[in-house]
Amino acid sequence: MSDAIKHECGLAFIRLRKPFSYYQQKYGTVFYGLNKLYLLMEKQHNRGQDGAGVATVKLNTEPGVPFMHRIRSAAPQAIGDVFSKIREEIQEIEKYQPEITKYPGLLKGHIRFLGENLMGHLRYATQGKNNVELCHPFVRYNTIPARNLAMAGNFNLVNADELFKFVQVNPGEVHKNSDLAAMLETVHHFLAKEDEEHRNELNVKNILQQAFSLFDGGYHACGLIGTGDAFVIRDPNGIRPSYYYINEDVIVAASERAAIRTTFNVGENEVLELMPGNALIVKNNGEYSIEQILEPKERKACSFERIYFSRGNDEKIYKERTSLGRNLSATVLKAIDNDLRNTIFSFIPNTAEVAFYGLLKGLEDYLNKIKVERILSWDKDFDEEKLTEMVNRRIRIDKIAIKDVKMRTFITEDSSRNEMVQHVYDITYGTVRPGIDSLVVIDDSIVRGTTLRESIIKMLDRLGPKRIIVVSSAPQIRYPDCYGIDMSKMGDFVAFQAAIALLKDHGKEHILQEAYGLCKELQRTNTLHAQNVVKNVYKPFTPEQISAKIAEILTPEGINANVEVIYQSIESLHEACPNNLGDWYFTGDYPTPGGNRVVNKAFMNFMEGKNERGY
Ligand SMILES: NC(=O)CC[C@H](N)C(=O)O
Repeated sequence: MSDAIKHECGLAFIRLRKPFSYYQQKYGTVFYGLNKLYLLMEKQHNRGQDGAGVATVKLNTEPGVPFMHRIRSAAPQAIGDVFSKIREEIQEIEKYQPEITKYPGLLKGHIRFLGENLMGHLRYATQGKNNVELCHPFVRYNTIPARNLAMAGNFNLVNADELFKFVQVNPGEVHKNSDLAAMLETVHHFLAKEDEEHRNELNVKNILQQAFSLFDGGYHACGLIGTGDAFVIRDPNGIRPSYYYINEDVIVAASERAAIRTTFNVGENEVLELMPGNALIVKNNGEYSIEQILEPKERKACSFERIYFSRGNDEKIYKERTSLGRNLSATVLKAIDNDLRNTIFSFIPNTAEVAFYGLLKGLEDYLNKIKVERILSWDKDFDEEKLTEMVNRRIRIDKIAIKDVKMRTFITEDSSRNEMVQHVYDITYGTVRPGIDSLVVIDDSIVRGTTLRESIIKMLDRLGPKRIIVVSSAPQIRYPDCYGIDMSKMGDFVAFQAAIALLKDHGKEHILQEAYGLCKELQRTNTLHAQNVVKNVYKPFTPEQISAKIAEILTPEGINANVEVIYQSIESLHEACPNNLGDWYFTGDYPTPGGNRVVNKAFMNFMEGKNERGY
């Protein structure tokens, strides 16, 4: 990934089903749950770089004893920071009472985070700032246990304002731009109502049905209630990923299957997917059920999870990323006129690496086919040398681009900035034959293209290739996301910039004004959700025309190589990732009504010169 595309949030939930003494005996530690939570979070470290947080709830505490605790950090190593604070607390107690670890019951009374229900979160903001106040979990404390609620999630809601109005809560300055605050308040609203009506008999399903039917967005959320009940829930389109695993000791949920597999050392099929619209509800007595909360809608699981966000060590994701690369091989071969002798293949570190292996496999298949054809065509007319030469033909691969550490802090004056920015990447010298070789580099997606233009392409050009072909394993990103990825400004998309440039070239700029006028009209009649007006901006052009313009935009001044860009087609994306057909950022087809509103709003912001998110 060359662009700093914003990462997703990650969620982790663990419910200990046995008393602490059990874990002490079986696993040799009373901190089994906290250790596993730490691992489950670290194994999802690829998600959420803004901060981390943990909340725990203790079961069966005496009245008056605090049972819900929360800790958060926005430090650079946030997970480590959170857990080192928890560890310090434990060490402090051990210092004065070295024997205490032998008495799990006592420990539970002394250590705040030693709860049976544990929730962890990694945040990358899609709303509000990225400060610690907005890190998850959020908590609502109350003297009545049933009205204590902690929540966290990987999600984005586009109707937070309406939710605040609905529950009649004034969120205040810190929370007014927080969809988590809106989510928490709404769930709390129905929780309090339920507590009023059915004290001691909380019906969690009922609460979730009332609250979540009001949410417009994509979500994978988790809640811990003061009674010891807990839930994990997924949106009806299955936009955000959600997995769970249950054995006799624990109930676990997380954003990624591989994280659960590694943390608990279990097989692929032991970890299950929480289906769209469903919730995993765990009662305070340890019983659990999977409940359908909302009617599932058309499955639109986010394809970006497969292309980029989730870790590639998941067995299915690895295969899918390989297919994404392989699917591109035919187009790439065509672009280089099958001239494998004079082409070097490489990838942008680090996430495009798996797609690169797939591309390579596709190229090898082609090369092997050619070898067989040639050898057969010789009939018997060959000697060892001729055959050896043929068999030894290979795809030329090299590690060309190297990612350097961030060096922004050092850069001060504007004049040297550009010079310095290009050094975000480095290159391997002596790989390319100047003026002879073409260079093909695969990246997983291109959002703004700034890093490609400012750094990578400039650097690659120093090697003297004839052509630089950038291959994107994702299709053109044309529209904002509003379900958990922080990418919601039209002007940020190089594909959108290309469409505008093409409109200018073709004297069709009036289309922009017309689209803006239409948005204004829809806004006036309160129907911004009815259609995606931005599709009109792309409509006059083929994807190839847009790609060619993007290549032009990505070409920095003063370089010698000819730059081209090849994108995955939407059809081959779907073929490679058949279970994740959510593709609104590529197609503009949003699965929820709020989507069209967001894209139209983002477009109006662009036209009005406002640099703000579209939701
Ligand atoms: N990436 C996410 O899931 C973000 C969660 C939530 N919308 C926030 O900004 O805190």
